[in-house]
Amino acid sequence: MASLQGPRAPLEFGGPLGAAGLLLLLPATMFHLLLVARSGPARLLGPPPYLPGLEVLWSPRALLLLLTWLGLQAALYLLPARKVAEGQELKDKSRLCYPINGFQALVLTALLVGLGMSIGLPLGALPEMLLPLAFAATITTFIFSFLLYMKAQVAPASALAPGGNSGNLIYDFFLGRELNPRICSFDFKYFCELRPGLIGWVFINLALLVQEAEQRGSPSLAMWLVNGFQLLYVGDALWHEEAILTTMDITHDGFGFMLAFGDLAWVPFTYSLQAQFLLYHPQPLGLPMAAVICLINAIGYYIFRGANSQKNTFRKNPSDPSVSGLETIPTATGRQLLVSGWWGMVRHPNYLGDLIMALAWSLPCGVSHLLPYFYVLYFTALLVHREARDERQCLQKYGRAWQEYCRRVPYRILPYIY
Ligand SMILES: NC(=O)C1=CN([C@@H]2O[C@H](COP(=O)(O)OP(=O)(O)OC[C@H]3O[C@@H](n4cnc5c(N)ncnc54)[C@H](OP(=O)(O)O)[C@@H]3O)[C@@H](O)[C@H]2O)C=CC1
Ligand SMILES: CC(C)=CCC[C@@H](C)[C@H]1CC=C2C3=C(CC[C@@]21C)[C@@]1(C)CC[C@H](O)C(C)(C)[C@@H]1CC3
Repeated sequence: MASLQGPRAPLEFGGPLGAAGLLLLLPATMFHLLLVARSGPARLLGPPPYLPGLEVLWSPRALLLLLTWLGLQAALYLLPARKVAEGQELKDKSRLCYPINGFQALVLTALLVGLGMSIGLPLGALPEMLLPLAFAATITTFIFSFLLYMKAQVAPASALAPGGNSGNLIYDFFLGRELNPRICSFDFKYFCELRPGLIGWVFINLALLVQEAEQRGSPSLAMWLVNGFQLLYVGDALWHEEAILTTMDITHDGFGFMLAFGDLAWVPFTYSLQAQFLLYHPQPLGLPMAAVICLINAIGYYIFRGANSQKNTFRKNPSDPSVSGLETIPTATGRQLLVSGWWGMVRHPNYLGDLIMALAWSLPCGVSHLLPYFYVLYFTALLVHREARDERQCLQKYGRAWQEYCRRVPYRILPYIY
């Protein structure tokens, strides 16, 4: 029986009760946001405008569209890659290989969608299908997570994640049991993390822009900004695809409902909330304000990219001229911790940049509603919690060296505040 490996990992996310709550709360929140975004008052806090029946949610056409999309992205994933990267060392000392062709998948999808539109594909009809699509994605991820759970039953103990194997069915189903579930070389977690959801997000945004143009003659400046900023974010993630291999999602977390739902439903349907809001609640935006918002996004991106690239370069090759002059703390593992440059300002400068960008994505929606700021609020909570999880793991990994780093760099995300 491959359920428990070594000492039990401490329970996260409030244990089985927290996991059960999140299993219900996450889909409920997503549907609440989808319903409220298209309602007149667009009130984040308060009941949804109506409770949709099955006849509104269930659509075989939406399910077919979703499965076609997943199939298309899987086919693009299997195309020859410009590079094959090795992941981090696993418990059994082996390393898995990952195709680096995510950006190519984005470009090919754009070409296919462009071709489709030129022969009459009604992209502008997509916004009307968001509710049934989100419903189909939710059902699919529940089934998919169940299959992942079953697959972990027959996986060797060395293939299981450090968490997610408590023996409690709900907790393990939520967190995910197997670290890197694969069929042959097809890696489900890596595929889902960067492809269908992230690429789906930008095409949902584009469909909202097209629909706005059809309704009002041309897309609004606010809609252009939201589309542009989020396309930059997704394009950047896919361009730097290899960097995902060192994130805790890939190296530490199992693949279960949390990530499957997060990747395939939560990201495309809630991260596109600002564009959804703008379609139903057009907001005037002048050029001077637009320029200020672009500047905020650029500052956020500069910090986010600078910090992530500095750490990735350092981890790949500490003698690279761009990082070799930085001050470091040695650790007992042989790895070093950066203590100057971006990582000497706060312990998670990349989170700070990401949060500044999150704010820039909401500002084009004006300040009349709280709804478009949901992403900023949720993302702050997610990153504060993620930061605490990462610190726990780093303390375990680096011990005294990590304590020294915390002493030298006392702030976590926001200098002098947090
Ligand atoms: N849009 C979204 O929904 C989300 C976006 N993100 C973004 O994803 C990106 C990656 O985030 P995440 O994986 O959480 O974490 P990080 O990229 O911050 O990675 C944390 C790891 O970096 C290493 N590290 C920490 N401090 C130092 C240091 N001083 N010097 C060298 N290495 C250090 C440690 O790993 P080791 O020592 O083993 O290398 C640590 O475990 C971030 O930009 C984040 O904002 C994250 C979650 C959701
Ligand atoms: C609330 C909920 C459903 C939680 C699940 C969390 C997931 C939505 C996020 C966990 C880590 C993520 C990352 C990205 C997207 C969101 C999830 C899946 C990411 C792919 C976004 C683009 C970035 O550039 C990134 C590649 C650094 C990032 C990696 C982590």
